[in-house]
Amino acid sequence: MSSTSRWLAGPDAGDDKYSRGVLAAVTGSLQYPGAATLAVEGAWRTGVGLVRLGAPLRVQDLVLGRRPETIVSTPEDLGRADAYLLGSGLDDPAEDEMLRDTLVGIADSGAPVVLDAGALGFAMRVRGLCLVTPHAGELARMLGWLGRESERADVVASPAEHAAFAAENTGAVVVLKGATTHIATPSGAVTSVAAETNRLATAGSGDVLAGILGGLVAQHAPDLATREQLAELAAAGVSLHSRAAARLGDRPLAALEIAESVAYATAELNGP
Ligand SMILES: NC(=O)C1=CN([C@@H]2O[C@H](COP(=O)(O)OP(=O)(O)OC[C@H]3O[C@@H](n4cnc5c(N)ncnc54)[C@H](OP(=O)(O)O)[C@@H]3O)[C@@H](O)[C@H]2O)[C@@H](O)CC1
Ligand SMILES: Nc1ncnc2c1ncn2[C@@H]1O[C@H](COP(=O)(O)OP(=O)(O)O)[C@@H](O)[C@H]1O
Repeated sequence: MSSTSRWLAGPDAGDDKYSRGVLAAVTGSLQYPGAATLAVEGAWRTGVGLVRLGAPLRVQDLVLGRRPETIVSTPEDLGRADAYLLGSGLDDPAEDEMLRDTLVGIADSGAPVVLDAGALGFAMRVRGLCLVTPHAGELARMLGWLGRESERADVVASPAEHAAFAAENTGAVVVLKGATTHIATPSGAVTSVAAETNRLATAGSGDVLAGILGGLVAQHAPDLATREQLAELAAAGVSLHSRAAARLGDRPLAALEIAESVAYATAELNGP
């Protein structure tokens, strides 16, 4: 079994929806409602057992219209999960005290967490395993919080080094997105995954990736012990995202199509 397909294996006869992993996502907002649909669709298509979504009512309705399998609630009433995805399409949680308290509670819970977009600021708070998924602009912002003032151009000029600095200084595994995605562990190791297609560069594509990573982390939460394993899982997720787009051919893509394609890409990467 390759290091990618290890993380993409399907269920066996003893499995049920709970043993296949429960992901709870706090994604989407009134400002960016669509990000929740993109992330939730990406997560379901990895084969996770159950996806819960905590979001405003309008966002819940949009996600249910697309994926009625999802169990929806407000963020405060999310319930138990094996892993959490926080942030894609989220307004700044600093503006919303109740949301911030909910995210702090999740960060303190010890469960593995994937942080994207508006929740990247929680990286230092997460007690369990933590994966963060910034693009270059977001990583520059994170580095500023860590006391290393940086511009997006600095990150683009030496992405692996900046990703490793952020990983070492937050304790999180950093997935720095781009045409080549650099995955850094706090010990300083960096794995780079070149995208199979530049068609991935479209709005919402990163939200789909966050959902994929959340889905995979939830499925493997019981056997994820180290940051090195988490980085290997992340590399598998990045490859899956890339294959999902590439298998659709060299044509313009919308992010939801990439999410839909993830299930078929899983089958391709797992081989015959
Ligand atoms: N359908 C949905 O719901 C979607 C929701 N989404 C959600 O939106 C939220 C914000 O995410 P975001 O990545 O767009 O914003 P932000 O982190 O500020 O980074 C901006 C970066 O872009 C660049 N940049 C800015 N303006 C530019 C310009 N005119 N032309 C070129 N470059 C420009 C800028 O670079 P800079 O200007 O700093 O050099 C910086 O690097 C987030 O929650 C996400 O999940 C998205 O996924 C989309 C689909
Ligand atoms: N030129 C490119 N070629 C291939 N993949 C890219 C390119 N630019 C961005 N990507 C990928 O597309 C996704 C964009 O994510 P992100 O920047 O968060 O956008 P959004 O917030 O719109 O979802 C990431 O997975 C990134 O690795």
